[in-house]
Amino acid sequence: MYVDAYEISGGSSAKGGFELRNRVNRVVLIGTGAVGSSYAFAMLNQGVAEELVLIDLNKEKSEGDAMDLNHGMPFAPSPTKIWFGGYADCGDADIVVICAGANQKPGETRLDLVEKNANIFKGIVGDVMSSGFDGIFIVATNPVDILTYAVRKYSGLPKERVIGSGTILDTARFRFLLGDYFNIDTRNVHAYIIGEHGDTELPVWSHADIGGKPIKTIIEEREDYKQEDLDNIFINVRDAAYHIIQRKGATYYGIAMGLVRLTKAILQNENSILTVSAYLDGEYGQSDIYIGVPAIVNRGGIREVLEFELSKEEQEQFQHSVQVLKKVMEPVFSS
Ligand SMILES: NC(=O)C1=CN([C@@H]2O[C@H](COP(=O)(O)OP(=O)(O)OC[C@H]3O[C@@H](n4cnc5c(N)ncnc54)[C@H](O)[C@@H]3O)[C@@H](O)[C@H]2O)C=CC1
Ligand SMILES: CC(=O)C(=O)O
Repeated sequence: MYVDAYEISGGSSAKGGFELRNRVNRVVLIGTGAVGSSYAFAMLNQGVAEELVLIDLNKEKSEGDAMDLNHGMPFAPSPTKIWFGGYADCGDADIVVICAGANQKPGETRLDLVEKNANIFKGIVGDVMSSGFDGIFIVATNPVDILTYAVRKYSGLPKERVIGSGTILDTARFRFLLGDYFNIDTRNVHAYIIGEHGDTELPVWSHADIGGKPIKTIIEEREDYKQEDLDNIFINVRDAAYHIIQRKGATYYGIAMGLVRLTKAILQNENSILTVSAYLDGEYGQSDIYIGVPAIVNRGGIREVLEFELSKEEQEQFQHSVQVLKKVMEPVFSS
Protein backbone atom coordinates (compact mmCIF):
# COMPACT_ATOMS: atom_id res chain seq x y z
CA MET A 1 0.00 0.00 0.00
CA TYR A 2 2.84 2.42 0.73
CA VAL A 3 4.57 2.06 -2.64
CA ASP A 4 2.01 3.49 -5.04
CA ALA A 5 0.90 7.06 -4.65
CA TYR A 6 -1.32 6.52 -7.66
CA GLU A 7 -3.39 3.61 -8.76
CA ILE A 8 -4.33 2.96 -12.37
CA SER A 9 -8.02 2.16 -12.43
CA GLY A 10 -9.08 -0.19 -15.21
CA GLY A 11 -12.42 1.52 -15.88
CA SER A 12 -12.77 3.24 -19.23
CA SER A 13 -12.91 7.01 -19.27
CA ALA A 14 -14.83 9.17 -21.73
CA LYS A 15 -11.71 9.18 -23.93
CA GLY A 16 -11.44 5.40 -23.72
CA GLY A 17 -8.05 5.31 -21.96
CA PHE A 18 -6.90 4.50 -18.40
CA GLU A 19 -7.80 6.84 -15.62
CA LEU A 20 -5.09 7.85 -13.16
CA ARG A 21 -6.82 7.87 -9.78
CA ASN A 22 -5.05 9.73 -6.99
CA ARG A 23 -5.41 7.53 -3.91
CA VAL A 24 -6.17 9.49 -0.76
CA ASN A 25 -3.13 9.67 1.51
CA ARG A 26 -3.54 9.20 5.25
CA VAL A 27 -1.29 10.15 8.13
CA VAL A 28 -2.05 8.88 11.64
CA LEU A 29 -0.60 10.87 14.53
CA ILE A 30 -0.17 9.10 17.88
CA GLY A 31 0.34 11.50 20.76
CA THR A 32 -1.37 14.88 20.54
CA GLY A 33 0.55 16.63 23.31
CA ALA A 34 2.62 19.76 22.72
CA VAL A 35 4.67 18.26 19.85
CA GLY A 36 1.84 16.25 18.29
CA SER A 37 -0.75 19.03 18.27
CA SER A 38 1.80 21.50 16.86
CA TYR A 39 2.55 18.96 14.12
CA ALA A 40 -1.17 18.59 13.35
CA PHE A 41 -1.56 22.37 13.17
CA ALA A 42 1.44 22.71 10.84
CA MET A 43 0.16 19.84 8.67
CA LEU A 44 -3.18 21.58 8.24
CA ASN A 45 -1.55 24.94 7.55
CA GLN A 46 0.66 23.45 4.85
CA GLY A 47 -2.04 21.18 3.38
CA VAL A 48 0.23 18.15 3.35
CA ALA A 49 -2.13 15.21 3.86
CA GLU A 50 -5.62 14.45 2.66
CA GLU A 51 -6.49 12.59 5.86
CA LEU A 52 -5.06 13.17 9.33
CA VAL A 53 -6.14 10.93 12.19
CA LEU A 54 -5.42 11.88 15.81
CA ILE A 55 -4.90 9.27 18.56
CA ASP A 56 -3.93 9.86 22.19
CA LEU A 57 -4.28 8.08 25.50
CA ASN A 58 -6.10 11.22 26.56
CA LYS A 59 -9.04 10.76 24.19
CA GLU A 60 -10.76 13.98 25.17
CA LYS A 61 -7.64 15.96 24.31
CA SER A 62 -7.33 14.50 20.81
CA GLU A 63 -11.08 14.76 20.23
CA GLY A 64 -10.92 18.43 21.21
CA ASP A 65 -7.89 18.95 18.97
CA ALA A 66 -9.71 17.40 15.99
CA MET A 67 -12.69 19.72 16.54
CA ASP A 68 -10.47 22.79 16.97
CA LEU A 69 -8.35 22.01 13.88
CA ASN A 70 -11.45 21.37 11.75
CA HIS A 71 -12.70 24.83 12.59
CA GLY A 72 -9.59 26.25 10.91
CA MET A 73 -10.28 24.31 7.69
CA PRO A 74 -11.85 27.23 5.78
CA PHE A 75 -8.51 29.04 6.11
CA ALA A 76 -6.31 26.12 5.02
CA PRO A 77 -4.59 25.98 1.60
CA SER A 78 -6.32 22.68 0.80
CA PRO A 79 -8.81 20.40 2.55
CA THR A 80 -7.55 17.87 5.11
CA LYS A 81 -10.04 15.44 6.58
CA ILE A 82 -9.20 15.36 10.29
CA TRP A 83 -10.75 13.12 12.89
CA PHE A 84 -10.13 11.66 16.32
CA GLY A 85 -9.62 7.97 15.69
CA GLY A 86 -8.35 4.65 16.92
CA TYR A 87 -5.68 2.11 16.02
CA ALA A 88 -7.94 0.45 13.39
CA ASP A 89 -7.39 3.62 11.32
CA CYS A 90 -3.69 2.74 10.98
CA GLY A 91 -4.54 -0.19 8.69
CA ASP A 92 -5.00 2.19 5.71
CA ALA A 93 -2.36 4.71 6.74
CA ASP A 94 0.62 5.68 4.61
CA ILE A 95 2.49 7.13 7.57
CA VAL A 96 2.17 6.74 11.33
CA VAL A 97 3.89 9.52 13.29
CA ILE A 98 4.63 8.85 16.96
CA CYS A 99 4.94 11.80 19.34
CA ALA A 100 3.51 9.98 22.37
CA GLY A 101 5.33 9.60 25.67
CA ALA A 102 7.05 11.52 28.40
CA ASN A 103 9.06 14.66 27.71
CA GLN A 104 12.09 16.05 29.61
CA LYS A 105 11.59 17.96 32.79
CA PRO A 106 14.15 20.75 33.51
CA GLY A 107 17.52 19.12 34.18
CA GLU A 108 16.60 15.76 32.62
CA THR A 109 18.47 14.48 29.55
CA ARG A 110 16.71 12.80 26.64
CA LEU A 111 18.41 9.51 27.56
CA ASP A 112 16.78 9.65 31.02
CA LEU A 113 13.44 8.99 29.30
CA VAL A 114 14.44 5.69 27.73
CA GLU A 115 12.86 3.15 30.06
CA LYS A 116 9.53 4.94 30.44
CA ASN A 117 9.08 5.59 26.73
CA ALA A 118 10.37 2.21 25.50
CA ASN A 119 7.64 0.55 27.59
CA ILE A 120 4.98 2.84 26.16
CA PHE A 121 6.24 2.09 22.64
CA LYS A 122 5.85 -1.69 22.97
CA GLY A 123 2.09 -1.23 23.39
CA ILE A 124 1.72 1.46 20.74
CA VAL A 125 3.65 -0.35 18.02
CA GLY A 126 1.85 -3.62 18.80
CA ASP A 127 -1.52 -1.89 18.39
CA VAL A 128 -0.46 -0.21 15.14
CA MET A 129 0.79 -3.47 13.63
CA SER A 130 -2.37 -5.36 14.68
CA SER A 131 -4.30 -3.03 12.36
CA GLY A 132 -2.42 -4.45 9.35
CA PHE A 133 -0.33 -1.26 8.95
CA ASP A 134 2.19 -1.60 6.13
CA GLY A 135 3.44 1.95 5.68
CA ILE A 136 6.19 4.16 7.08
CA PHE A 137 6.77 5.06 10.73
CA ILE A 138 8.13 8.46 11.73
CA VAL A 139 9.30 8.69 15.35
CA ALA A 140 9.81 11.90 17.33
CA THR A 141 9.59 10.76 20.97
CA ASN A 142 12.84 10.91 22.94
CA PRO A 143 15.37 9.47 23.12
CA VAL A 144 14.48 9.41 19.45
CA ASP A 145 17.37 7.31 18.10
CA ILE A 146 16.75 4.53 20.60
CA LEU A 147 12.98 4.61 20.23
CA THR A 148 13.29 4.46 16.45
CA TYR A 149 15.37 1.31 16.92
CA ALA A 150 12.60 0.03 19.21
CA VAL A 151 9.92 0.67 16.58
CA ARG A 152 11.90 -1.25 13.98
CA LYS A 153 12.38 -4.15 16.40
CA TYR A 154 8.76 -4.25 17.62
CA SER A 155 7.22 -3.75 14.14
CA GLY A 156 9.51 -5.99 12.06
CA LEU A 157 9.21 -3.50 9.18
CA PRO A 158 12.15 -2.99 6.79
CA LYS A 159 14.75 -0.51 8.06
CA GLU A 160 14.02 2.05 5.35
CA ARG A 161 10.39 2.33 6.49
CA VAL A 162 11.18 3.25 10.09
CA ILE A 163 12.58 6.78 10.35
CA GLY A 164 13.42 8.90 13.38
CA SER A 165 13.43 12.70 13.34
CA GLY A 166 17.09 12.33 14.38
CA THR A 167 19.00 15.59 14.03
CA ILE A 168 16.54 17.28 11.66
CA LEU A 169 15.76 19.86 14.36
CA ASP A 170 19.39 20.29 15.45
CA THR A 171 20.38 20.86 11.81
CA ALA A 172 17.62 23.46 11.50
CA ARG A 173 18.84 25.20 14.67
CA PHE A 174 22.40 25.13 13.29
CA ARG A 175 21.38 26.59 9.93
CA PHE A 176 19.30 29.26 11.63
CA LEU A 177 22.11 30.39 13.93
CA LEU A 178 24.72 30.32 11.14
CA GLY A 179 22.40 32.29 8.85
CA ASP A 180 21.94 34.82 11.62
CA TYR A 181 25.69 35.08 12.26
CA PHE A 182 26.67 35.50 8.60
CA ASN A 183 23.51 37.51 7.79
CA ILE A 184 22.50 35.06 5.06
CA ASP A 185 19.10 33.49 4.46
CA THR A 186 19.20 30.30 6.55
CA ARG A 187 17.88 28.34 3.55
CA ASN A 188 21.14 29.08 1.75
CA VAL A 189 23.25 27.67 4.57
CA HIS A 190 24.25 24.06 3.99
CA ALA A 191 25.44 22.58 7.24
CA TYR A 192 24.61 19.45 9.18
CA ILE A 193 24.45 18.12 12.71
CA ILE A 194 24.84 14.35 12.95
CA GLY A 195 25.02 11.72 15.69
CA GLU A 196 22.70 11.30 18.67
CA HIS A 197 19.81 13.74 18.94
CA GLY A 198 21.24 14.73 22.28
CA ASP A 199 24.34 15.68 24.19
CA THR A 200 26.88 13.82 22.01
CA GLU A 201 25.76 15.22 18.65
CA LEU A 202 28.37 16.92 16.45
CA PRO A 203 28.64 19.61 13.76
CA VAL A 204 30.08 18.54 10.41
CA TRP A 205 32.27 21.60 9.82
CA SER A 206 34.13 19.75 7.06
CA HIS A 207 30.96 19.91 4.91
CA ALA A 208 29.46 23.23 5.96
CA ASP A 209 29.16 25.86 3.24
CA ILE A 210 27.37 29.02 2.24
CA GLY A 211 26.80 29.56 -1.47
CA GLY A 212 29.37 26.88 -2.27
CA LYS A 213 32.09 28.46 -0.08
CA PRO A 214 33.24 26.34 2.87
CA ILE A 215 32.58 28.05 6.20
CA LYS A 216 36.13 27.07 7.24
CA THR A 217 37.47 29.16 4.32
CA ILE A 218 35.25 32.14 5.18
CA ILE A 219 36.64 32.08 8.73
CA GLU A 220 40.23 31.95 7.44
CA GLU A 221 39.70 34.82 5.01
CA ARG A 222 37.63 37.22 7.07
CA GLU A 223 38.82 38.89 10.28
CA ASP A 224 35.30 39.83 11.36
CA TYR A 225 34.27 36.18 11.73
CA LYS A 226 35.86 34.01 14.42
CA GLN A 227 36.21 30.31 15.12
CA GLU A 228 35.31 30.97 18.74
CA ASP A 229 31.92 32.31 17.63
CA LEU A 230 31.31 29.17 15.57
CA ASP A 231 32.15 27.02 18.56
CA ASN A 232 29.58 28.94 20.62
CA ILE A 233 26.99 28.54 17.88
CA PHE A 234 27.37 24.77 18.07
CA ILE A 235 27.11 24.78 21.88
CA ASN A 236 23.89 26.78 21.59
CA VAL A 237 22.54 24.25 19.11
CA ARG A 238 23.45 21.29 21.29
CA ASP A 239 21.96 22.87 24.41
CA ALA A 240 18.95 24.57 22.78
CA ALA A 241 16.40 22.14 24.22
CA TYR A 242 17.66 22.78 27.77
CA HIS A 243 17.45 26.54 27.25
CA ILE A 244 13.89 26.37 25.89
CA ILE A 245 12.65 23.82 28.46
CA GLN A 246 14.02 26.05 31.23
CA ARG A 247 12.00 28.95 29.83
CA LYS A 248 8.71 27.38 28.70
CA GLY A 249 8.71 23.75 29.84
CA ALA A 250 8.91 22.07 26.42
CA THR A 251 9.95 22.55 22.79
CA TYR A 252 7.46 21.89 20.02
CA TYR A 253 7.19 24.37 17.12
CA GLY A 254 10.60 23.63 15.58
CA ILE A 255 10.24 19.88 15.75
CA ALA A 256 6.66 20.06 14.47
CA MET A 257 7.85 21.88 11.34
CA GLY A 258 10.71 19.41 10.93
CA LEU A 259 8.26 16.51 11.13
CA VAL A 260 6.02 18.11 8.52
CA ARG A 261 9.07 18.59 6.26
CA LEU A 262 9.85 14.88 6.62
CA THR A 263 6.22 13.86 6.02
CA LYS A 264 6.16 15.96 2.85
CA ALA A 265 9.42 14.49 1.58
CA ILE A 266 7.81 11.06 1.85
CA LEU A 267 4.33 11.77 0.51
CA GLN A 268 5.63 13.87 -2.37
CA ASN A 269 8.41 11.43 -3.25
CA GLU A 270 10.94 14.26 -3.02
CA ASN A 271 14.30 12.47 -2.78
CA SER A 272 15.28 15.23 -0.36
CA ILE A 273 18.38 15.14 1.81
CA LEU A 274 17.43 15.40 5.48
CA THR A 275 19.34 14.55 8.64
CA VAL A 276 17.17 11.82 10.10
CA SER A 277 17.71 8.88 12.39
CA ALA A 278 18.47 6.05 9.96
CA TYR A 279 19.55 2.46 10.50
CA LEU A 280 23.24 1.98 9.81
CA ASP A 281 24.34 -1.29 8.29
CA GLY A 282 28.03 -0.61 7.70
CA GLU A 283 27.74 3.06 6.77
CA TYR A 284 30.20 5.24 8.70
CA GLY A 285 31.76 1.95 9.88
CA GLN A 286 28.79 1.34 12.23
CA SER A 287 26.05 -1.24 12.37
CA ASP A 288 22.87 -2.14 14.21
CA ILE A 289 22.13 1.39 15.32
CA TYR A 290 19.70 4.20 14.48
CA ILE A 291 21.42 7.59 14.57
CA GLY A 292 21.24 11.01 12.90
CA VAL A 293 22.87 11.06 9.46
CA PRO A 294 22.09 12.74 6.15
CA ALA A 295 19.79 10.52 4.10
CA ILE A 296 17.78 10.69 0.88
CA VAL A 297 14.08 10.46 1.71
CA ASN A 298 11.33 9.56 -0.75
CA ARG A 299 8.01 7.65 -1.03
CA GLY A 300 9.70 4.42 0.02
CA GLY A 301 11.19 6.02 3.16
CA ILE A 302 14.98 6.17 3.37
CA ARG A 303 16.36 5.56 -0.11
CA GLU A 304 19.99 5.85 0.91
CA VAL A 305 22.24 7.02 3.74
CA LEU A 306 24.74 9.61 2.50
CA GLU A 307 28.26 8.98 3.69
CA PHE A 308 30.16 12.22 4.17
CA GLU A 309 33.92 11.95 4.24
CA LEU A 310 34.37 13.04 7.86
CA SER A 311 37.54 14.57 9.30
CA LYS A 312 39.42 12.43 11.83
CA GLU A 313 38.01 14.45 14.73
CA GLU A 314 34.46 14.17 13.38
CA GLN A 315 34.87 10.42 12.94
CA GLU A 316 35.97 10.07 16.56
CA GLN A 317 33.07 12.20 17.81
CA PHE A 318 30.58 10.20 15.74
CA GLN A 319 31.97 6.94 17.08
CA HIS A 320 31.66 8.27 20.62
CA SER A 321 28.04 9.20 19.98
CA VAL A 322 27.33 5.65 18.71
CA GLN A 323 29.02 4.15 21.78
CA VAL A 324 26.99 6.27 24.18
CA LEU A 325 23.72 5.27 22.49
CA LYS A 326 24.69 1.58 22.42
CA LYS A 327 25.52 1.60 26.11
CA VAL A 328 22.06 2.95 26.96
CA MET A 329 20.36 0.59 24.49
CA GLU A 330 22.02 -2.56 25.77
CA PRO A 331 19.83 -3.19 28.85
CA VAL A 332 16.68 -2.09 27.01
CA PHE A 333 16.98 -4.65 24.22
CA SER A 334 18.94 -7.45 25.88
CA SER A 335 15.87 -9.26 27.25
N1 LIG B 1 12.77 14.51 18.37
C1 LIG B 1 12.78 15.77 18.72
O1 LIG B 1 13.52 16.57 18.15
C2 LIG B 1 11.88 16.22 19.82
C3 LIG B 1 11.26 15.28 20.58
N2 LIG B 1 10.44 15.64 21.60
C4 LIG B 1 9.85 14.56 22.36
O2 LIG B 1 8.50 14.36 21.96
C5 LIG B 1 7.82 13.68 23.03
C6 LIG B 1 6.49 14.35 23.30
O3 LIG B 1 6.73 15.61 23.89
P1 LIG B 1 5.52 16.59 24.26
O4 LIG B 1 4.53 16.62 23.18
O5 LIG B 1 6.14 17.84 24.75
O6 LIG B 1 4.89 15.81 25.51
P2 LIG B 1 3.40 15.94 26.06
O7 LIG B 1 3.43 15.42 27.44
O8 LIG B 1 2.88 17.30 25.80
O9 LIG B 1 2.59 14.93 25.14
C7 LIG B 1 2.74 13.57 25.18
C8 LIG B 1 1.43 12.95 24.78
O10 LIG B 1 1.60 11.54 24.69
C9 LIG B 1 0.39 10.96 25.14
N3 LIG B 1 0.62 9.56 25.48
C10 LIG B 1 1.33 9.05 26.50
N4 LIG B 1 1.29 7.71 26.47
C11 LIG B 1 0.54 7.36 25.39
C12 LIG B 1 0.13 6.14 24.83
N5 LIG B 1 0.48 4.98 25.37
N6 LIG B 1 -0.65 6.17 23.74
C13 LIG B 1 -1.04 7.33 23.19
N7 LIG B 1 -0.68 8.53 23.67
C14 LIG B 1 0.10 8.54 24.77
C15 LIG B 1 -0.02 11.83 26.33
O11 LIG B 1 -1.38 11.65 26.66
C16 LIG B 1 0.32 13.21 25.81
O12 LIG B 1 -0.80 13.82 25.16
C17 LIG B 1 8.79 13.69 24.22
O13 LIG B 1 9.44 12.44 24.32
C18 LIG B 1 9.77 14.77 23.85
O14 LIG B 1 11.01 14.62 24.48
C19 LIG B 1 10.18 16.96 21.89
C20 LIG B 1 10.76 17.94 21.13
C21 LIG B 1 11.71 17.66 20.07
C1 LIG C 1 13.26 18.28 23.35
C2 LIG C 1 14.15 18.06 22.23
O1 LIG C 1 14.54 16.95 21.94
C3 LIG C 1 14.61 19.18 21.48
O2 LIG C 1 14.02 20.26 21.52
O3 LIG C 1 15.67 19.06 20.82
